[in-house]
Amino acid sequence: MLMTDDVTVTSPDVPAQKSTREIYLPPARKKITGGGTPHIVAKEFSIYYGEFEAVKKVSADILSKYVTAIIGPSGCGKSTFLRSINRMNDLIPNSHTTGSIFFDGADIYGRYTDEVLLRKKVGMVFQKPNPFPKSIFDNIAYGPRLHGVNDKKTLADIVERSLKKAALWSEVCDRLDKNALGLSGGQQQRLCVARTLAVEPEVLLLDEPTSALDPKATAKIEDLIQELRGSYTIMIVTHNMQQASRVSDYTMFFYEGMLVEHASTAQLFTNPRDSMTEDYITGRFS
Ligand SMILES: Nc1ncnc2c1ncn2[C@@H]1O[C@H](COP(=O)(O)OP(=O)(O)OP(=O)(O)O)[C@@H](O)[C@H]1O
Repeated sequence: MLMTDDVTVTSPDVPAQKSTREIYLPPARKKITGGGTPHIVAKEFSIYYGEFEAVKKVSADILSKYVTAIIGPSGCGKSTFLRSINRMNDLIPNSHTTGSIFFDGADIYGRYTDEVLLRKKVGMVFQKPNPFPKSIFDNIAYGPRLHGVNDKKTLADIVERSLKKAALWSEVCDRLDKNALGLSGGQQQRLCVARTLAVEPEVLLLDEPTSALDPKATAKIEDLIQELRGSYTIMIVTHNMQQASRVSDYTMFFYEGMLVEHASTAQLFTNPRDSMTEDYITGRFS
């Protein structure tokens, strides 16, 4: 049976094994004020590549200012679903959607949706850090300039504020004119978060943001997610279930394009409703 509180001791000298419940028990988190309303709402939402239905009739409410993790085996549609929220899939020829998905009540795939504005409000950070081959300053100022901000002092303020929010300011404030490609992988990823924050998004989509990072850099990104939680609606795709349980309030489990279970992270990892979720989180398949 899943999640027993039993502790197995194999010999007097061997420390007790942790039960699955202990391993996945979410840590205490700061209380969120003013969040919890549906920010992104999917209704019978499907995404196709040609004839292939990669995401199947998903209905879900993603709550504002909380962190939602998306987990599931490789190829189950996690990234496809995430990318649909700021219409990154539009760039893939032959892809189309059915059903609906709303952001702040507006149909993301509606005829009048301005994709540039949508991507400003719904920022994305990818698996591999992808800074522009420009100075640290110009990386962060890029988005605001694109949206018409040219005043030097305003840009300098935005750069400082964004780097501070991304917990990178103290490490780079004396070399803002240096090429961002000279930063470490972990610093580059926080720079990418800062670049996204610079245009004041409401939602952050993180697609396996730590899979290319070492454990120390991973811990910094996880700490950063906790800092940003409560100010932004955050969705994170991760293969690492311990990471999902550490950083998220809610978890969605996908399997073969279907949303099998969507619940509070504590419930999903300690008392899943669906036997498939149980099998996945206990490692019976991957
Ligand atoms: N551009 C594409 N063209 C055709 N099929 C695609 C395309 N991108 C993804 N797919 C298919 O859609 C399905 C879902 O892929 P997706 O990348 O969303 O899964 P995932 O759960 O994020 O996988 P992983 O964990 O391996 O990144 C897979 O079967 C994949 O092969």
